[in-house]
Amino acid sequence: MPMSLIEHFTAAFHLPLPLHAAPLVQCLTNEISVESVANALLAINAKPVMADDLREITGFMAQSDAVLLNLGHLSADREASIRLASQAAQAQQRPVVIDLVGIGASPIRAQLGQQLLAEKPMVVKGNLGELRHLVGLPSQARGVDNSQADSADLALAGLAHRLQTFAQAYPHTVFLATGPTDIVATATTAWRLDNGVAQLDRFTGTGDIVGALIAALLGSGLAALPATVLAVSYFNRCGEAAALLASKAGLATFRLNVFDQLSQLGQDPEWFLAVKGENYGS
Ligand SMILES: Nc1ncnc2c1ncn2[C@@H]1O[C@H](COP(=O)(O)OP(=O)(O)O)[C@@H](O)[C@H]1O
Ligand SMILES: Cc1ncsc1CCOP(=O)(O)O
Ligand SMILES: [Mg+2]
Repeated sequence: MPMSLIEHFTAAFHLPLPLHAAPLVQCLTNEISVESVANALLAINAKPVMADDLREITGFMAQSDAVLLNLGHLSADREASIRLASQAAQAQQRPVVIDLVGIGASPIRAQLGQQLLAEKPMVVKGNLGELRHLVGLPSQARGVDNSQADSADLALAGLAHRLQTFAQAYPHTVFLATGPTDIVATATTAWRLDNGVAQLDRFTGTGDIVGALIAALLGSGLAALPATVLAVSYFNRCGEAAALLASKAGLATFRLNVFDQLSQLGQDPEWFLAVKGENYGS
């Protein structure tokens, strides 16, 4: 009988949240969600620093425990900073999370994302549409959001398989595709994760926040696969708890409840018992 998701990642699910040791996460991210990303990191007791000036990259890198490189709002200067941060992180052996925001809608982002892969990031993420683009699968996604068609079971299985094949060339990297169901894949395994609520697709920055949470967990010393599974599962369970609290309220209230839950849900020692998912091999 194959191990369940909770059994397989039990050590990660028992990691105290909010974190005891406050990892410093250097974030080169987009202006649309930068404040949400910073506050989500603080909510789990990580320490964000949003520093993307070319002259500061290596100095902050030396002080950081992990790095988030988010392609959501590029400029020539931002691209230069992201490239330098990726090289500096590799040189200083800092864990890196790349968020491939909008690569399906922009050849500039797609090319940059592809080139960043060569510097051995620990985690490369995006939504289903963005990761489908990365591995050469068609998608009806528009802009930076998912399309419904990409989350059908057959499409999910196809993406999981293609990501595992793609990952053969990147054995150091975990790939995460988010959506109504999430796919986590490496060169040797693939999992589907089935938590969360539809409202998580209704306020901007939720994928950006997941990328930051992964970086914080990497900075706490967790390996890439458990860090990715834990970050997505915890965030989505926060979304579920927030939806229960705001069943009649609007999206602004739901969003605030998600942030409340980020700092509170981990105090329930059994928060992870409702985590759902399975291995694609099983
Ligand atoms: N319809 C949905 N049902 C449940 N969870 C969702 C849904 N849409 C997104 N999520 C969750 O919200 C987070 C952000 O995912 P997504 O919206 O795909 O990223 P992005 O904001 O980058 O497009 C992920 O943890 C994902 O599992
Ligand atoms: C709307 C938008 N435009 C460029 S970045 C961004 C935010 C994207 O955040 P997420 O990928 O978490 O939805
Ligand atoms: Mg995104």
